[in-house]
Amino acid sequence: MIAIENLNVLDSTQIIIGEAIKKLGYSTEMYELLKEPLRVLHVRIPIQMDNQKVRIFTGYRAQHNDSIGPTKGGIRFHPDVNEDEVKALSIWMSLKCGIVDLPFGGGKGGVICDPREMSFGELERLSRGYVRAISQIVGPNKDIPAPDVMTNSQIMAWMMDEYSRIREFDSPGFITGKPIVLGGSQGRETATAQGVIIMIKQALKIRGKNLNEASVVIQGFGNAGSYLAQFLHESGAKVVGISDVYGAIYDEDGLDIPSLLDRRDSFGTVTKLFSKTITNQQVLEQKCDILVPAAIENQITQENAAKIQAGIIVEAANGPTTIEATNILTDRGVLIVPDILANAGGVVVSYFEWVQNNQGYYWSEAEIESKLQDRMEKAFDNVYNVHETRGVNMRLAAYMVGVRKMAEASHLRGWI
Ligand SMILES: NC(=O)C1=CN([C@@H]2O[C@H](COP(=O)(O)OP(=O)(O)OC[C@H]3O[C@@H](n4cnc5c(N)ncnc54)[C@H](O)[C@@H]3O)[C@@H](O)[C@H]2O)C=CC1
Ligand SMILES: O=C(O)CCC(=O)C(=O)O
Repeated sequence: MIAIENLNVLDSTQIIIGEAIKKLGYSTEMYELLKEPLRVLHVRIPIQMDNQKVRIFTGYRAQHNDSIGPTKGGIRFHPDVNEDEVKALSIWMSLKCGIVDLPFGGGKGGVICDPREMSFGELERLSRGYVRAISQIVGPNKDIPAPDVMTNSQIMAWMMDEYSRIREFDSPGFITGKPIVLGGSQGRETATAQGVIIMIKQALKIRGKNLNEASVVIQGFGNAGSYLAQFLHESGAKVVGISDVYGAIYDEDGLDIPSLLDRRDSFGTVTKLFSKTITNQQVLEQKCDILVPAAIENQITQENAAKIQAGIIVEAANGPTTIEATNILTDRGVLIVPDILANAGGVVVSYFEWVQNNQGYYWSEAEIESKLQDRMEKAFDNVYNVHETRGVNMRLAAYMVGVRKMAEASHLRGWI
């Protein structure tokens, strides 16, 4: 009988970090340092709802390791947010920043809530309340938040305004993913998807295939998934399946992406408009060349890994594939571009946004795109090279590349 899989993402992250640290020859003390964030703040945020009742929301901000520089990472508004998830997400941010060589450690935040059931006013009060609650541990040189699941540039704008009021000076560098007029960067809105498409092209090159011959299934149609669908469609690839939290649609002849993009709502939902849908699990198992999970964690598990038909998986989402599934897929010869490499385009352009805020001088979209492409291609080559030369799977290779600089910096600071 197959053992039931442990779906706790902090546990699985710690297992892989442990393996990476061992392979690189670091001590067990280094593992003890890096297996958990240095700091986790648990906050309770009282918010007056539109019905005049007060509701207390729970939130977190985790800061994994600041040996290289300030911590950096998004804020998630989602009903399933929990402390272990936020901790794991902060560790992934550290690894991601290591892979694309940014002067940051990892941070991540989350609030347990469902923005789909909240008014604009309630969301604004919650966003401001969260910033007040975490204001002592964040800042442009301490910990710099950004968008993640169900947060967006409007929420970043409210948060930046609240932080600037608390500090009594304009602080655009406190947060990234802002609207352009408030110091946002060209290309941040689309950066995660841009990075993913660069990774898809690298993976196809290894497999000797062209993008315009490829069929793609994307799970999730929000910021990452929908822009990716648009870019793939514009590049001549065939997007055959997409999904949102309510279900999925699939057509092996290709979906009408422009029409789906027109009809999606601000939470990345569109499938409710269709009478014939399949489930989110079914869409993963449909025929395609490339599968892009772009929604949430634990979507590809030991239950469905053997049924995946794609030959390449590029993880736009954080943590979509379990350790067991990674092993099954790797044994089957599926090329996995792991999350901490594949979706790093978002934090790369966030870094560019922070640099532009600090210098007060802004770059063009073409400059951002070319800088992003350079970093992502280099990162892919580094990870692929470790995968080949050390004979480890792509996920472990990415962890090894991601953890190295942070371990070195922690050592040189005299922490270990
Ligand atoms: N937005 C960004 O810049 C970055 C996002 N990511 C990751 O990409 C993934 C998606 O993030 P965004 O596109 O920003 O979020 P989003 O909130 O814009 O979109 C999320 C999408 O996933 C779907 N979804 C939500 N819960 C689901 C569930 N239980 N089952 C199936 N589908 C579900 C939603 O309907 C929506 O289509 C997340 O894992 C996030 O951490 C990673 C790097 C950067
Ligand atoms: O843009 C950023 O700083 C971080 C984005 C993020 O949360 C992620 O990469 O998971």
